[in-house]
Amino acid sequence: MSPISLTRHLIEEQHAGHINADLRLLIEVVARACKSISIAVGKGALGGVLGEAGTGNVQGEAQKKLDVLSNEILLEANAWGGHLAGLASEEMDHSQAIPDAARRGNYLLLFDPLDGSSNIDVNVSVGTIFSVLRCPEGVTEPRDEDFLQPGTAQVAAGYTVYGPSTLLVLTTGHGTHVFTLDREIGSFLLTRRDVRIPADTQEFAINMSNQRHWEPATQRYIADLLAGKTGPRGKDFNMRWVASMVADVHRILSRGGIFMYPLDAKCREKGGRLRLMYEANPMAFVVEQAGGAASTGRQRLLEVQPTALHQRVPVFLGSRNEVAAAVGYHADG
Ligand SMILES: O=P(O)(O)OC[C@H]1O[C@](O)(COP(=O)(O)O)[C@@H](O)[C@@H]1O
Ligand SMILES: [Mg+2]
Ligand SMILES: [Mg+2]
Repeated sequence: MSPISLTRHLIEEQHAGHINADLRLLIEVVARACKSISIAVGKGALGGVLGEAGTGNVQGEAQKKLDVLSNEILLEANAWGGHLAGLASEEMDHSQAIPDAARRGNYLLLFDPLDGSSNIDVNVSVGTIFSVLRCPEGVTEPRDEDFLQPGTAQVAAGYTVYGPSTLLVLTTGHGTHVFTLDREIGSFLLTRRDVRIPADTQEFAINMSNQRHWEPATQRYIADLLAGKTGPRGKDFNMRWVASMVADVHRILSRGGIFMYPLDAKCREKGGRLRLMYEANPMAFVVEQAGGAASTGRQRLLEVQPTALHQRVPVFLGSRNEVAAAVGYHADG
């Protein structure tokens, strides 16, 4: 049997009543833009795309050339698609309404055009993260506040990984599915349907260099993991940290694990390290749809009511029993 393309999968989702034609076409546009980003990333030094852009984004972070280029590719592809009312990006201070009012659709798109920027220049996997919301009823020209919907309101979300192969991971609220880019024919093909994350794990992902800055609850939890077989958890744990959320989450989707970016003294004032609207929420949706869990340590991530477009949150996600264990340490402290 020939492999199922993303296009065919989306048509099946439409026939099943999971998505409408507009959302199907919107996802196709995002996937097409990601193919272009994948090509740009793949050229590396030969494409002249490595290194600093010499600019900064609203979060005060230095932008890489590929951050800027990926943002432009996604903007350009989506501005004229006809399915969106507006879009917002990690790399833009404010959201943008689609310029031509006649071409505005009913959805809002948020994205992290290139996640894991610090890894670009060392040839380690990076990716794109995206989240789709409905434009609130009656809003014709969406502004930042129209994007401030909790993660439970997402109608689709996903990410790509530009690694040894280019993958697209997608959910529309009916399971999480993985597509691999066939570079020769230029199509994403379904390679794993309905991924399930194992409920238990012996692998965790955290930036250990922040240890001294963590809250006491995080210190206790990680100390218990490190204590291994003879400690309170009664088993040995392995550790991995790619420092590209897309790659770390994809490993967890593939073989289980817990990914954490908790509050620490360095990011406490900002509310956390990772961004709620275009990093944490889409990943939480993907992970929940694969049977995993996602929390801030105190609350289900998808239920956080956003108050700002670039809001940050603490993140604990992955194998559901391990996330529950981590939350157990944080819930009352
Ligand atoms: O550099 P640190 O502290 O390890 O943080 C790594 C985290 O930062 C991020 O790179 C942030 O994403 P951006 O590259 O999109 O800013 C995540 O992908 C990753 O999990
Ligand atoms: Mg990111
Ligand atoms: Mg980014």
